[in-house]
Amino acid sequence: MQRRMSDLAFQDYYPDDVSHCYGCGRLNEHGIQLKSRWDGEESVAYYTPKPYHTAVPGYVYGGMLASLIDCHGTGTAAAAGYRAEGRTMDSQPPLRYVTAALNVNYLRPTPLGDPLEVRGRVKEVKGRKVVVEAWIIAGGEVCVRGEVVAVQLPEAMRQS
Ligand SMILES: CCCCCCCC/C=C\CCCCCCCC(=O)SCCNC(=O)CCNC(=O)[C@H](O)C(C)(C)COP(=O)(O)OP(=O)(O)OC[C@H]1O[C@@H](n2cnc3c(N)ncnc32)[C@H](O)[C@@H]1OP(=O)(O)O
Repeated sequence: MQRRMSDLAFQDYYPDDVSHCYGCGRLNEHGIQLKSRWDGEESVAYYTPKPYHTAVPGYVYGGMLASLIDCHGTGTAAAAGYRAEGRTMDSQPPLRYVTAALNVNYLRPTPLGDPLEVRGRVKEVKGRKVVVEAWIIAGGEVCVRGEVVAVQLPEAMRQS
């Protein structure tokens, strides 16, 4: 069955040659393959860490949580960049964002085994920069809060 465009996640619009990111690349078979979408004014993604994403038994490794904040943040930044220009993510010219800064605060241990809800909200879109706040919810509690500064690659560094 053919998928409707509206079913696509932000990361599904990344072209093949930039779809190998460990966090969000749909072509990285060892990666998270995070899928972020708008949910009203917020964005949302879901991921259930594997048993080996362990910090101490029963709790999720902080680096994995940082990856979720990172890739949900950069995906949301890309979507926000297109939205600010009033166009769809498959339109030209492409906007390619990378992480310039990543801040992560671990508020309480994140239980391993529960599906995690990763949410984001755009704080600022200014020139080539987008600032996204993001947080992770497990079992109804916010366990992690973070912020991503995503910057659009200068033209000279773009691959596609
Ligand atoms: C790794 C290479 C990628 C190759 C190309 C791939 C295409 C990707 C496309 C789609 C695929 C999706 C992939 C998602 C990626 C997932 C997340 C990652 O793991 S990314 C890897 C980790 N990140 C890096 O390796 C960035 C390394 N850093 C840089 O390349 C540069 O520093 C860069 C492009 C981020 C900024 O360099 P400037 O020379 O363009 O920066 P200036 O023009 O000075 O700043 C522009 C604005 O950004 C702010 N800014 C820059 N750096 C900042 C920082 N560290 N903190 C806060 N703000 C910062 C500045 O203050 C300025 O803002 P004001 O206009 O003044 O408001």
